[in-house]
Order: sequence, then structure tokens, then C-alpha cells
Amino acid sequence: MQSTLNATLPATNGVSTDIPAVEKQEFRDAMAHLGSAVNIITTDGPGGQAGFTASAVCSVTDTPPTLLVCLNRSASVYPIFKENQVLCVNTLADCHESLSNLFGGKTPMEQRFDAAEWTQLATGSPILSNALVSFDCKVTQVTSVGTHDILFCEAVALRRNDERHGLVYFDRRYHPLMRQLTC
Ligand SMILES: NC(=O)C1=CN([C@@H]2O[C@H](COP(=O)(O)OP(=O)(O)OC[C@H]3O[C@@H](n4cnc5c(N)ncnc54)[C@H](O)[C@@H]3O)[C@@H](O)[C@H]2O)C=CC1
Ligand SMILES: Cc1cc2nc3c(=O)[nH]c(=O)nc-3n(C[C@H](O)[C@H](O)[C@H](O)COP(=O)(O)O)c2cc1C
Repeated sequence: MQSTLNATLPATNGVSTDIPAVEKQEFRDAMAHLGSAVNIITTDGPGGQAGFTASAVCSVTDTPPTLLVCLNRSASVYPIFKENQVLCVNTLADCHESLSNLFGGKTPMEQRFDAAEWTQLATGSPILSNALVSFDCKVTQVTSVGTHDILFCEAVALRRNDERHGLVYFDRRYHPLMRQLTC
């Protein structure tokens, strides 16, 4: 499959020179129509402790169990993630809207982490105590595309919370995502 795909790509690495890209703002307005989970990505290690809000997260493969996270290289947290090479994807629950805003803005790092309770699993990255699910990961591969680095992250430990509702970011707003809970 890989060789077939490569064989059909032009020498420009898939970017055709004669088909213009859509404008950045038009792209963002279109992307606002894609609902996505909201996650706080955390790390700790030699580079220090850091965390940021991310919607650009998805499953890649279950063998080995791998997610991807897209991180803007201009983010203040970027050098810390680059040095630590471990991270945790903490998927947020419906009660986490203000926490998401704290980790998505220009708030000092200490203030971000002071706003919630954290534990650890295998890598030492902060695990959000009441997250919907936490994927504790080592970063196995990094690819740069435009302004972002795509971090491929292999899960080494997991923690699930089956008692909470979800949170979705859609149309530039947060929406609770209800599931049927047994009582
Ligand atoms: N992938 C990313 O880096 C994302 C960054 N953000 C940042 O959060 C802030 C608020 O975002 P919104 O309220 O959703 O309004 P917005 O108009 O900045 O973004 C609309 C949608 O476009 C996409 N997007 C935004 N910035 C992007 C980027 N630099 N690279 C790739 N895709 C991007 C996301 O899907 C986002 O939900 C902005 O500063 C935005 O840059 C938000 C979502 C994803
Ligand atoms: C809902 C939401 C989703 C975001 N998703 C991403 C993302 O997927 N990747 C990314 O690099 N930044 C994303 N951001 C922006 C980062 O959270 C923000 O740039 C980060 O907190 C770093 O900010 P700082 O440079 O002030 O520390 C998102 C922000 C919000 C509010």
C-alpha cells in the first residue's frame, strides 16, 4: 500500500504546484465545522513541566497503540515537549471547560496546573485526576508539517473514567456530550 501511494505522488511531496491552496481563514472557518474532543496534553521531565490544550489529536494504529498530537512550534511549551519526549493525552470531561481555556491561553504554567489535581502513571507526565481518559505515552516519531510538529505517541499506560460525560469543541464553542450512565 505504501509503495502504491508513493508511486502516485508527484515529486513535490504531494503538493501540486498548479492547484492553489485555500486561504488560511477560509480553512479555519471550515475546520470550525469539525467537532472534536478536547484534550490537555501534559509533560514532565528534564525540560520541566508543561501543558497545553489540543483538539488536533487522533488515533493512528492499535499495533503498537499510537495516537498523534499536533503541536504548533511557536507555542511556549514547544521546547519543553521536544526535550522530554514523553506526554500524557488527558481527554476532558464536560466539567473541564474553564480548565481547557486556562491551558489554551497565555496563562503562566504554574497557574494552569494549580487549577486541578494531578497524579502520575508510568512516564511521570501529569495525569488529570478526573479526566475522561488519560493516555500516558512516549513520543516515538516526530514529523514537521507547516507550522506544526506531528508527535506520534505510543501509549504505555492508560486510565479511564467511565462515570463522566464528554466535552466537544465545535463551532468555536464547547458542548457537553452526554452518554448513558448506569445508576
Ligand atoms: N491545531 C491547532 O493548532 C489549533 C489551534 N487552536 C487555537 O486556539 C485558538 C482559538 O481557536 P478557535 O476558537 O477554534 O478559532 P480559530 O478560528 O482560530 O480556529 C478554527 C478552527 O481552525 C483550526 N485551527 C485553528 N488554528 C489552527 C492552526 N494554527 N493550525 C491548524 N488548524 C488550526 C481548528 O480546527 C480550529 O478549531 C486560536 O488561537 C487557534 O489558533 C484551536 C484549535 C486547533
Ligand atoms: C480548543 C483549543 C484547541 C487547541 N488545539 C490546539 C492543537 O491541537 N495544537 C496546538 O498546537 N495548539 C492548540 N491550541 C492552542 C494551544 O492550546 C495554545 O497555543 C497553548 O496553550 C500554548 O499557548 P502559549 O504559547 O501561550 O503557552 C488549542 C487551543 C484551544 C482553546
